[in-house]
Amino acid sequence: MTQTRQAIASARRLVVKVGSSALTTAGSGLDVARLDALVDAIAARVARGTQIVLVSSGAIGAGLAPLSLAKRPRDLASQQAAASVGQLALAHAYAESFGRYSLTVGQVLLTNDDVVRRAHYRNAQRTFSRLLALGAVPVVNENDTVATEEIRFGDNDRLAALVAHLIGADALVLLSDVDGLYDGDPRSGATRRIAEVRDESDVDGISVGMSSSGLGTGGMVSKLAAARTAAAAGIPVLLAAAANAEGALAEAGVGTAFAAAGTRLSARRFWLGYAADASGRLRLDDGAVTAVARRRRSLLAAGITGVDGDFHAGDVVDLVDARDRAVARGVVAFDSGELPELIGRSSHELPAEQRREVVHADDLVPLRR
Ligand SMILES: Nc1ncnc2c1ncn2[C@@H]1O[C@H](COP(=O)(O)OP(=O)(O)O)[C@@H](O)[C@H]1O
Ligand SMILES: N[C@@H](CCC(=O)OP(=O)(O)O)C(=O)O
Repeated sequence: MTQTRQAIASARRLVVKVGSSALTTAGSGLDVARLDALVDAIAARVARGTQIVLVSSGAIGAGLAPLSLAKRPRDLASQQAAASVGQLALAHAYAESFGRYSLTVGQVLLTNDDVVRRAHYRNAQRTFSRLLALGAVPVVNENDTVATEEIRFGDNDRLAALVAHLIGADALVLLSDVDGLYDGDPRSGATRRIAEVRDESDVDGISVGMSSSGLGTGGMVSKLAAARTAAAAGIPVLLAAAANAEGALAEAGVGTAFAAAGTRLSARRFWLGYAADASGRLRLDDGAVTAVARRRRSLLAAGITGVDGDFHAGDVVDLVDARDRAVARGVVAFDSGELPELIGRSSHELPAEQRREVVHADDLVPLRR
């Protein structure tokens, strides 16, 4: 057994995330038998002394049948209506199911702001910590009924990774309808499961696709992003089938295990790189990409080829390469309106008052890709 799997199997504090496709079916809504099997596995782990926070999707899926909706609606208002009905069904089912083990559940519905804004973050931290101290199992979902398009997480894999950091979890377990990460979309023929992801080279070149069930939102793309986020926070991740929650939670011997990054980011740098919302983007030439992403240098105006968005000095921006891939994030030192006349120019060509880094190295976090 690898060190990563051992760390997951022996974690004292664990976030378990279960996806819509593992709990709901398009026609008939919430599948209580599958939910009970998941709860059996979680209760067994709690009985071993592990504190568990469950991040559960499935509100929208569970709300479809009661509202006579044949499939997941596309518009936000109908999704919110379905989530409103489905979240109640979901909470009720968890309370009943954990009740079989005399375990109490607490519902925590979060919006993006609760995790991204620092003051709200501490508030959420206190709630989780008290629920766990009192022996309850927090059941988390996005507060879909109030979240608008602009402020949504939209994907619970990311929410689970941020909650794992927030509660200081020792590991994150993502349970889905697929039993791990494959080297290509498993629907497209012969593909092989990747058992261990030690670093980025293990996932280089693999093709990841979207959800197959039409119920989940992010597909494998969002699971990989969540695994990177958790890894940056020093948290190992297991991706496994919800149908085998028992195997995943008891021994961590199944699925795909993602090793945590060697060096854990400080809370501020984690927030900057992975939690904060970006207000704009700076496009970088190849030299600047190497300087900021590999050499950890400050970003100078000379290496910027374009500016997108409307932002102020002090805001967080994405730094993207020529192919539009985010390579780093940082706090920008200029307003977006000031930058167009500075970019592409060397420092000695700039007026003295503007001769400073556009993003200082101390305010910049290279992203794991
Ligand atoms: N490389 C890949 N490895 C595994 N699954 C993949 C891959 N590419 C795409 N997928 C799809 O991603 C789906 C899981 O995502 P999703 O349905 O959003 O899950 P959940 O509802 O659990 O969040 C799988 O059922 C699978 O069809
Ligand atoms: N908050 C939404 C789920 C969003 C989501 O990320 O779904 P999934 O990809 O199934 O984990 C719901 O409860 O329906």
